[in-house]
Amino acid sequence: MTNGRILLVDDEPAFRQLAQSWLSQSGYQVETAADLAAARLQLSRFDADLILLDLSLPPLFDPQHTLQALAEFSRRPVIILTGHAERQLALDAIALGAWDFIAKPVDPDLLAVVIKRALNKHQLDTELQQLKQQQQTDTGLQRLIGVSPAMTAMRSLIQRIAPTDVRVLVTGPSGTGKEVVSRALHDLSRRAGAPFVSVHCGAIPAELLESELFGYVKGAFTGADKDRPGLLKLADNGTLFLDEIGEMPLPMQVKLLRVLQEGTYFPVGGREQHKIDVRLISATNANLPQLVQKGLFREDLYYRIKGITLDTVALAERRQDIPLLLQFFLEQLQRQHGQLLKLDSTALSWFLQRDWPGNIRELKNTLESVAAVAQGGVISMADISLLHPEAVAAATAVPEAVTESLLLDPAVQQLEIRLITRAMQQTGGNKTRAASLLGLSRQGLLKKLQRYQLTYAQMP
Ligand SMILES: Nc1ncnc2c1ncn2[C@@H]1O[C@H](COP(=O)(O)OP(=O)(O)OP(=O)(O)O)[C@@H](O)[C@H]1O
Repeated sequence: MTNGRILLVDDEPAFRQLAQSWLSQSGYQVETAADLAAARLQLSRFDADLILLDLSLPPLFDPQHTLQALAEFSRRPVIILTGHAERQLALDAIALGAWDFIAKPVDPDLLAVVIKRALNKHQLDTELQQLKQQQQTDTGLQRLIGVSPAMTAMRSLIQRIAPTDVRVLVTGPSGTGKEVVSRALHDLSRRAGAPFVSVHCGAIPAELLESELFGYVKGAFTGADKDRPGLLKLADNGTLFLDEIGEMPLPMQVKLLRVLQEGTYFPVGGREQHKIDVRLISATNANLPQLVQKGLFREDLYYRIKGITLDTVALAERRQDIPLLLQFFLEQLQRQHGQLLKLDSTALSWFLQRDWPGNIRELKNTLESVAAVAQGGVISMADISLLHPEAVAAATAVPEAVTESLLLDPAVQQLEIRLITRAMQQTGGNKTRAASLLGLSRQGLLKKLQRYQLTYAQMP
């Protein structure tokens, strides 16, 4: 096994030979090149982890010329080899992205230390990058658990709508995942790098909502001792999520309407008009048309925010998602508690048979509370009945084989969705390459994309 691949670019044959021999003895795989053209050729077939680069190279022997080429190489660490007279140049090289420089004549021990540090740091950077990427993909669709037809259709709609700037209204009973859906829309949009700002319209007192949203200027009211930007400003270029929009007071609805029509607003007490570029996603568990009829919600605002409506469905209407959700939340709890956690078969059957009027939020909270009282990593009916005394009579055990098969099928489907999503994202939507990453035939991948109604635009 090699400690890493190094490309040495230097015009002196004797130095190339010597350095190659030192580095090979330290376990590196080394290729050499005498000038920039040869270096480019080497890199097309030898994927170096690090480059050692002399600045004075034929045919021009012009260090500035070599410096200009640095950007091409700096995806990997570049260590500059210099004569003493070139110190300033070496510093310029660092400013241009080189990792370090070493003066000639080169001390083999120093060279070894510098190379090792550079490679370690480079590896950490790469791993960090991968983790960030992974986290990004994990924040979108993959947090949306469920393989019921309702969830499959929702996932497919989210993928289609997310890249557009269309306004979305998410409706559905409390705790059914309206915020999770809204976040997925944001994560998959071109605004994903900008903030997702969530405002609970019912939780902020009416008289504060305007200054919270629009901000205020110094002197706008007692206590306003300096300018303060509002949540709208924080959401600029990103997504503004107005949760429970049905609870927004009527005077505020008028002001929001103006923002949506004109893309501008005035901070409280301010005369300067501010421009804003946000995508609006609203959510409600109220029946907005009914509120419009009762005069509690402005009809013009309703049509402005409506755009496309997505309905989240009560958990009782998609019971096949319960095992998966349980598994997902158990894994989260396991990570928090640092110990394995499982439901015994009677406890699992109790969870599967309940109606969950509070939907996913209730399921999650219940699981969390019984996990907190359970001992030894197994949640049993005894734990559940401590918190839900009515539970014992209702519980019936399901044979282990049945509970396992109940869990297995949806879990496999969810895993497939996850892996396919990741492969499609990694390959920029190229189905042939994604299929090969997944070890599937192209046809096999197409079938699965269709089955889960997953759509991905091919990137240019
Ligand atoms: N499909 C899902 N996959 C995983 N977790 C979910 C899903 N849907 C909801 N949850 C979880 O359930 C809880 C409630 O979800 P969320 O807050 O999105 O519901 P909501 O419909 O917006 O509720 P409310 O109307 O009360 O604001 C959250 O902890 C959320 O992470």
